[in-house]
Amino acid sequence: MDPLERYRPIVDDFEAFLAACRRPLPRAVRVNTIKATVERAAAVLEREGVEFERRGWNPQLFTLAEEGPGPGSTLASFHGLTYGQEEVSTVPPLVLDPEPGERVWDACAAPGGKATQLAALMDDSGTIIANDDNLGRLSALRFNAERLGATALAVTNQDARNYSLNPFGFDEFDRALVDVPCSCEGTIRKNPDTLEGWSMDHVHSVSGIQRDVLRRAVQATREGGTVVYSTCTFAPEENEAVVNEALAAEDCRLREVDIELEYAPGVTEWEGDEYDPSLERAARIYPHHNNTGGFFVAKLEVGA
Ligand SMILES: C[S@@+](CC[C@H](N)C(=O)[O-])C[C@H]1O[C@@H](n2cnc3c(N)ncnc32)[C@H](O)[C@@H]1O
Repeated sequence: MDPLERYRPIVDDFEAFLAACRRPLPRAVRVNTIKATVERAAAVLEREGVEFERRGWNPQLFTLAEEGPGPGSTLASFHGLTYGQEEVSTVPPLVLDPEPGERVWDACAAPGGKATQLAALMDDSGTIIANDDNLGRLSALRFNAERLGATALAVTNQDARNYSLNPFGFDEFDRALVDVPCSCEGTIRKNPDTLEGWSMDHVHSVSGIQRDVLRRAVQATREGGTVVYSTCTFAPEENEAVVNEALAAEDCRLREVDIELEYAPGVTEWEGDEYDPSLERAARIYPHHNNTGGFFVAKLEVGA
């Protein structure tokens, strides 16, 4: 059975959802505002003859025409004025909404699309600890940070489940981004093979890592600070169930996700399990809603 069939009971207009999942994903770039204004990046792309469209909900995003160079093959990309990033993957940093000068933990950061976006949102000031347990992927992150001129990033190579803050001389973060490894169902438009090898065993095993990383992030964030949890999958076992456990075990609560894209609320019941009713405040972004990939985003506030 197609694993996506599991979601027939919870996805609105399921046939439109399936049809959207089968269409190729529009290619997108984010303007790197550390190095260029939106107008300057647009002018450089136009001079190169690259056709693109602006996305109204996020002025820093352009979708590229189907024909023509890919997001990583333009001069604008080479010079770090733009970064090839799936449109929907720009949502979690926007929801985290960091301020310049803050201390931010990106728990699972490689290859660095969201970490460099955080740096841009913070005017490249403050400290962003970009952590990942995969050294090879961290090399890509370092390369991207250098190309984009993101100097506020400090890179660490730890298992986020038992992360130690001590090397940095501070005890807590103001904000944390928890963009965990997942079963990647929502990337099917970009990688049509992504569901090959899909199994419930994998969903359950990855959800164990997700739970531990999210709980560590809540513990490492100051009272009143914000944690954003995100995945690119539709599976409630990796989304609402993970956040539900953090809500039960840690001192935190859910806040509404505030973005201008259309989305469905998080589910509060799934295959006989019931979740905290506040999970309706999470966002399920489906491919048929905005012609994007799929994502899940939840925003938690730590403490009272
Ligand atoms: C969805 S990807 C992150 C994408 C990244 N946030 C970005 O925007 O470019 C998940 C990452 O989690 C990392 N990872 C998996 N298990 C981890 C763990 N226990 N601790 C830290 N990182 C982990 C993987 O190596 C992978 O790079």
